[in-house]
Amino acid sequence: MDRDENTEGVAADAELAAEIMKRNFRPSLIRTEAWEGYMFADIEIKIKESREFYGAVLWPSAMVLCYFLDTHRDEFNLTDKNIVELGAGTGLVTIVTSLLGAKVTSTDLPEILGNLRYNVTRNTRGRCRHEPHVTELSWGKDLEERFPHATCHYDYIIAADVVYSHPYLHELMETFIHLSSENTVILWAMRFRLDPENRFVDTFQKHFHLQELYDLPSLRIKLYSARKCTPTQH
Ligand SMILES: C[S@@+](CC[C@H](N)C(=O)[O-])C[C@H]1O[C@@H](n2cnc3c(N)ncnc32)[C@H](O)[C@@H]1O
Repeated sequence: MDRDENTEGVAADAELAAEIMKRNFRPSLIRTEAWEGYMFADIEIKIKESREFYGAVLWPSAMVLCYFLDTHRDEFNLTDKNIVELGAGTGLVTIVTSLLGAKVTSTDLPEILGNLRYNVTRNTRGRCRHEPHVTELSWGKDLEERFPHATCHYDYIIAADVVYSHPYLHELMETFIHLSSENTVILWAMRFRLDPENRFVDTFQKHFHLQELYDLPSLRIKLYSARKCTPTQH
């Protein structure tokens, strides 16, 4: 790559990152109300965060994933598609995918579900083709009992910022593998912080074909799509 191309690439990254982060964020003007507004799927989505838990805070990867889905509606038509979200946090991605017509199962740890359910209900009630379902999914735990292969078929698994230095990376991988079938597409926005993220991507590629949809170095975020490798492709 020559210097001009590199300069163009850096400028394009900065422009897209700024558009995703600024265009869609509307700080609440009434400070007594504990929510922030985000513009996706043609409406303002009101998100309440809770400082008590990591997962009840909105992370930039969620905005990147929402922006991508909102601006690629033809290529990724979500109408009536079955989606499961892992580590849904505040629920922004669940809300946007539900507003775009999908049947969404929104999951996280038990302590996150109260705030998640509040945001999801507040923003989707009466506005969606399919009411989203919020439920516990602790990675690696009771997967076949709670999400049996025979009945749970997902068109998409979506996840934003679920890979970082936590002790459940093996269980997270197991969960991706358990929930995906041959036709499932994983859409996964990932913020790179330390080495464990890189190692997770390497291991992930042993099980899934990975395609990079966005690379935003200024945010240290990549957006991937992935499909399970069939046995002969290993
Ligand atoms: C960095 S936050 C990202 C939240 C949200 N996806 C976003 O981008 O705003 C990581 C999420 O993973 C969830 N999480 C962490 N460990 C988990 C586990 N063992 N099982 C299920 N969810 C987990 C957290 O509760 C949190 O919602």
